[in-house]
Amino acid sequence: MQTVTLLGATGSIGTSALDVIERHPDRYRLHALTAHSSVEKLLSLCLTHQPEHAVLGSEEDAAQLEAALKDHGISTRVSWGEQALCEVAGQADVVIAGIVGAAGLMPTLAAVRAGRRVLLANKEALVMSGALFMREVARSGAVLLPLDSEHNAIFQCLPREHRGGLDRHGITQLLLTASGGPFRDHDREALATVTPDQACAHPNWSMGRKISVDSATLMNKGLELIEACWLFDATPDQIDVVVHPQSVIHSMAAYSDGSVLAQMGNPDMRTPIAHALAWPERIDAGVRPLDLFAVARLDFQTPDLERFPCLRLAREAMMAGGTMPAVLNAANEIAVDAFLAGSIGFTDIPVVVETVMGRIERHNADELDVILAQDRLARHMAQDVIDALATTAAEG
Ligand SMILES: NC(=O)C1=CN([C@@H]2O[C@H](COP(=O)(O)OP(=O)(O)OC[C@H]3O[C@@H](n4cnc5c(N)ncnc54)[C@H](OP(=O)(O)O)[C@@H]3O)[C@@H](O)[C@H]2O)C=CC1
Ligand SMILES: CC(=O)[C@@H](O)[C@H](O)COP(=O)(O)O
Ligand SMILES: [Mn+2]
Repeated sequence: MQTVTLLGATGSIGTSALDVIERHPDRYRLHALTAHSSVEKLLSLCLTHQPEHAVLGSEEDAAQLEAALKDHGISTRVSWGEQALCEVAGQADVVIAGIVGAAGLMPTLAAVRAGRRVLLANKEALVMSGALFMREVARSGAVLLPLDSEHNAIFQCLPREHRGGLDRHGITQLLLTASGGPFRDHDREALATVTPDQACAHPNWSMGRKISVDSATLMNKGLELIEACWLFDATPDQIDVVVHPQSVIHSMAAYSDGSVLAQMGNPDMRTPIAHALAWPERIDAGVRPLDLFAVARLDFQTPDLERFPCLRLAREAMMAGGTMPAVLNAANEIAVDAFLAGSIGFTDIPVVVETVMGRIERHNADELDVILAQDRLARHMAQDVIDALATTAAEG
């Protein structure tokens, strides 16, 4: 029996993870469930799963949850804040990192530092702190398994021992598939007027709003390119992005003998979650088998970096190295929030990110304090750019 801390239990990853965990009560017991402010949702999950701990973002919300649990006679202990997240992340055998954005960095790192089996969905944590994060994995002996569908697919296509550079294992290229998002065929003019709800209507996956917008701008693929570099010891030029609208091939690895290995399946996050939970064993994920006759065809296209500059910006950030990926990520988080709030347009997102990247110097990213300081600076600068865009729009 393994204990599991589920960070971000109320989100899309959290929901899929609970679905898989519920299917295997003989293998997994929930140690902790966490959320930010979804008190009612977390209450309902605690009533069903009765974890030992529940964590929320604020003292008030934690007090509300504690009182409600007491009324129901449930003994789950409730705490709040980043320190509490780090504590529950350090305590379980398995930690599912399903918090969205930079807020996931410290708890995910806490799990890594405690040497846990860490199932990583929170790509922003790795993008921000890649070198430091991977150093901590090596030092602590944590078992880091990718949940992101593309990285989980690549992991499945690689030899079990794959560290030390792709060349050493006869791997010539990693092929990261991208759906192209809901606006794959939109021209520039149409992109300028799309709404947040349209951006969040992903053609193949049901996900949280932030990652859905990232998929629509192709920033998700940019973050994934950076994520793949760290996970698989790859350089940016060893990774190609292939637009594959059906999202049935989840990514591929090309070998020096001409073989290309692909992992395929229906687009359902329960597959990578079940894979990483049980690895190297296999367990039921509740996912229906892939019907190739229903899929009928597989298409492949080159990404258009003119209409979707975020992918170019992410590649540039990774090539620059140091704190630049953290700056890219922070500016993007602020820009996506502003787009979702209706303060800027969809095509302003890459403008904000590129402007901030152009204004901030690159630093070495060996220390957490430096990374966090650059993250804060990038967020302030991004807000300034957004305010300036709003002023220009109001004047014009
Ligand atoms: N959804 C998917 O299919 C995939 C997601 N990912 C990655 O997984 C991560 C989660 O994505 P997704 O599940 O879609 O996101 P959601 O928005 O659906 O869920 C986010 C979760 O994080 C919690 N959360 C939000 N802000 C904070 C904070 N400041 N502190 C602590 N917890 C917080 C939320 O709690 P609350 O409900 O209270 O706000 C919620 O539980 C992202 O990094 C994403 O890129 C990767 C591949 C696929
Ligand atoms: C499910 C998952 O891993 C997402 O990151 C998904 O890949 C998004 O799809 P695109 O970014 O390819 O549109
Ligand atoms: Mn993905």
